[in-house]
Amino acid sequence: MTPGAGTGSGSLPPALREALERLAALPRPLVVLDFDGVLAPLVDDRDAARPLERSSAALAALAALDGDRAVDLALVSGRPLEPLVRLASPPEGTSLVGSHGAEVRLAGAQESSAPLDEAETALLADVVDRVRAVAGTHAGTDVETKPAGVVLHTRRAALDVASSAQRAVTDGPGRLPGVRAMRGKDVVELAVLDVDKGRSVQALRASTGADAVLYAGDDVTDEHAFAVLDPAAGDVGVHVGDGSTAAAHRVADPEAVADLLEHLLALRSR
Ligand SMILES: O=P(O)(O)OC[C@H]1O[C@H](O[C@H]2O[C@H](CO)[C@@H](O)[C@H](O)[C@H]2O)[C@H](O)[C@@H](O)[C@@H]1O
Repeated sequence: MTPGAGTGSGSLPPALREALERLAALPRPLVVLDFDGVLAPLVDDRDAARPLERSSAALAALAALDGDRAVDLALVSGRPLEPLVRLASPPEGTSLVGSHGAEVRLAGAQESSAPLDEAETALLADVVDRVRAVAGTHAGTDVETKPAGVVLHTRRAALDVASSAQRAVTDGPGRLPGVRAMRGKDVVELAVLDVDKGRSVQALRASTGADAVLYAGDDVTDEHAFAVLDPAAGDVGVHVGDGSTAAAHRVADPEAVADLLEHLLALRSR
């Protein structure tokens, strides 16, 4: 297969194609997508992550559907909103949730971010210092700061160094009262707010009045979102890649996500 060409809807498992047909037939479906590992292939340099062109084109076409064909779109990411918008370039009208739910910009509404109180601000500063200290003694690791959290990245570190660094963060600042530790793909994130993608999906469902939700995600943090889906009511959870999941469906990689979006577009356009 030509790289980037995809395999069309034939790459999608039959049960997923059937679930998409049911979703596309509903009056108001909501499509919620994770960014890294779903729209954008995972890369070493986090600032170089970009959505696949086919996925961006399909999203733009889905966003342009109107009247009784319209679809609500949302991105829900661990990324802060600013880099999410800069890297993903989502179509106008897409609802955006960043920092796992700490930052929210619903379509047609003002941005709302949960402000940190004084204690949370001090705690975050302390946690950032401690994570930076760990990174300073573990070659190949680096630190990403967020409005309500900090991430230790270990993708570029040797395996033993990566696991030692992750342990130092999880067992050190990760255990401070008020800190929430989340593991992801070659990352450990410490957040000072209690947010998760499941609550974000519920808020999006309520704000859009969706009949059913499609959610695609690849990481451990996406399991909170899969947990709030109800396949019996038409929701469709799609786990991207390997690993255990509560999602009812699975596809291999971001190329297959592009196939999925193109297939949904075709179903919704007929
Ligand atoms: O919720 P997501 O949109 O999937 O964001 C999750 C994290 O994505 C980023 O890290 C991941 O992608 C990087 C670029 O491909 C990769 O280098 C890293 O190993 C991955 O974990 C982002 O940097 C994090 O802040 C997000 O939480």
